[in-house]
Amino acid sequence: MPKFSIKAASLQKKYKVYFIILWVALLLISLAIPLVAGSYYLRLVSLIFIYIILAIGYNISAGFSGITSFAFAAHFGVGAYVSAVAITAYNLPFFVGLILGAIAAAVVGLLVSLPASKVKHHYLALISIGLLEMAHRVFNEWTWFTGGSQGLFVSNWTIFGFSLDTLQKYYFILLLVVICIVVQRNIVKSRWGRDLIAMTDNEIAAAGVGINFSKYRIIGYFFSSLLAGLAGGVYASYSGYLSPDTFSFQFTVFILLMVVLGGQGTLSGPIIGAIIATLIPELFNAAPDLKQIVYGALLVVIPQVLPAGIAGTIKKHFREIDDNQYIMEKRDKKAFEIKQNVNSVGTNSDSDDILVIKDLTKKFGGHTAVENLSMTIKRGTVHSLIGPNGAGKTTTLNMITGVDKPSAGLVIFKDKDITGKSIVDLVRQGVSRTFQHVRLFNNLSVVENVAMGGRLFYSYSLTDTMFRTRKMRNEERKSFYEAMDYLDLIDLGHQANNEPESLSAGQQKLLELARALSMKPELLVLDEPCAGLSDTETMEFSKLLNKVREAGVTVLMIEHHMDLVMEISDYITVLDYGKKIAEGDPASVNSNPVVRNAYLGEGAEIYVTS
Ligand SMILES: Nc1ncnc2c1ncn2[C@@H]1O[C@H](COP(=O)(O)OP(=O)(O)OP(=O)(O)O)[C@@H](O)[C@H]1O
Repeated sequence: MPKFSIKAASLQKKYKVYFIILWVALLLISLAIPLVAGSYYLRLVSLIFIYIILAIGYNISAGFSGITSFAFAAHFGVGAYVSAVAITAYNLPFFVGLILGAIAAAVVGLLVSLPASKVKHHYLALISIGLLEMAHRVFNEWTWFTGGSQGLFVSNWTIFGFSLDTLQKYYFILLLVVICIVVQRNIVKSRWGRDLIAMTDNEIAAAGVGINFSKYRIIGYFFSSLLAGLAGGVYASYSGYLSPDTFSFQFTVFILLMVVLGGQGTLSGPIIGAIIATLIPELFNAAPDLKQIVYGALLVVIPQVLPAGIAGTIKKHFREIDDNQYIMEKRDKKAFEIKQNVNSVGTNSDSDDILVIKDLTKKFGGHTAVENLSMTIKRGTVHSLIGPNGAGKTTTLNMITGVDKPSAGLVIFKDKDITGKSIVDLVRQGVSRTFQHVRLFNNLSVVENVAMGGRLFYSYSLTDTMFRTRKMRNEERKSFYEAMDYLDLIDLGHQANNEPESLSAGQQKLLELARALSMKPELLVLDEPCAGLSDTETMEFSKLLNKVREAGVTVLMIEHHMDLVMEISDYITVLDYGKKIAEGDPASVNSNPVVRNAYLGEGAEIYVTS
């Protein structure tokens, strides 16, 4: 293993120990607070704990799922009222009230996320503002349920017949917070967490590794509103009184501030944010009206001076500890062959023709980008698609891989009609691709980017994730070892822990290729894989492509490096103005006058053999 990795691994271990000490110290301090704090401060810290649960909920939505919602005060309020009414009016046990409150908030969350999964981001924000306004009205006007503007008194907090005092309530809430922090951590450090980060980073690339991001958004928002409802339920019983004014837009500003200030998309951000934002009003006891002005001002200033929030900024300096725990461990370095890693399970067709397209057409408004294109790709070959700029090559690949829907025509893959199927469907059937403009997940490390390709082969469940079962840890370890093998293949093993943005343009292209390969495709679709590669990297790429072909993977490729195309292709199709103008083996295409004319004008050669 290169020295860099060893150094990174030892740093990871060192930082990890520091962070474990820090977490244990925080827990001990939290346990000891009641010994020194009076009842006022005990209540204040309990409130901070409740807000930490709420902020974790909002962080899963805004930080990890990329959903900016202004409705969290409403989810918190729904959880609070439903739980309070269940306990007070229906005499249900405290735990039942808590669960009902959380579920009610999550169901309201579905009302926001279901339409939002179909519309663009800013519409979701609008929908959430509408919901907040509605909820506020309901809390105020639905008097028989909420007590209206008079508020609602909540019965004393009892568990199994025992009425809890302030101290017992404190420890109960602390226990809930610890559970929420551990669950958040376990989810984020798993395939689910990486999926959420990936889809927030780049939706098309996320779909390209098989993530159904609409579904994920709905599930992510469901969980976050569930946590907000849980926090609301605890708040109701803790405070003993609910007023509709608590769940206003101002409270939403407070929730936003907690997460933005702490650092959205980080694990400790909600904790830091909840502590600071709850303590701010303590500074303004003499002039409470100033509190809202300070919150607003902080929301304006923080994104500009500290865009990653406090935890995000600290995290940048300790990046090594944050991920890739499995590559810290010693790996058995064995010879790695793409061949052994090709997925033949999905191969249910004996046909030599892996992909057939018939009369494929794509119109953008009045412009026909591809017209009546038919071609056949033979299994196990490298098939290149060439043509001048704007000829319709990328559009063709987009239709084949489910990024664009064809206006007419058929796409048959392994004897099955896949016309118009989504990219997520095709990935599962054995098609993977790279993009003309590289699409990486910049908030994941280099090795995690490759591991994203292997996500198709995970089988551990959400329950495995929450409890970090042996099954989960084994699958994660296997996946990261394999991702490292792919990185070694493209000579980027020593960069495993780095951010993709720190790589050169050529290395980023290779990384995207490694990710596509780790999906073990039967058909690998490459859009200008050598754009940005140096001459040496292009030569390495050509060797790699030969290994891919030897492994039995079929390659469909757009490429402008004609020497590479002529050297490596088994077959070439040439497009011009959206139509096929020639096809054949490299020699016949190279000598075809129509092709030469299309490329460089009458009499020119597109490739001169040396
Ligand atoms: N989403 C779109 N909306 C409108 N027109 C589009 C769209 N995508 C592509 N086109 C047009 O379709 C034509 C074919 O574009 P395409 O990107 O497929 O060409 P290409 O052969 O891949 O070109 P290049 O080699 O420059 O990438 C171009 O005229 C382009 O402007």
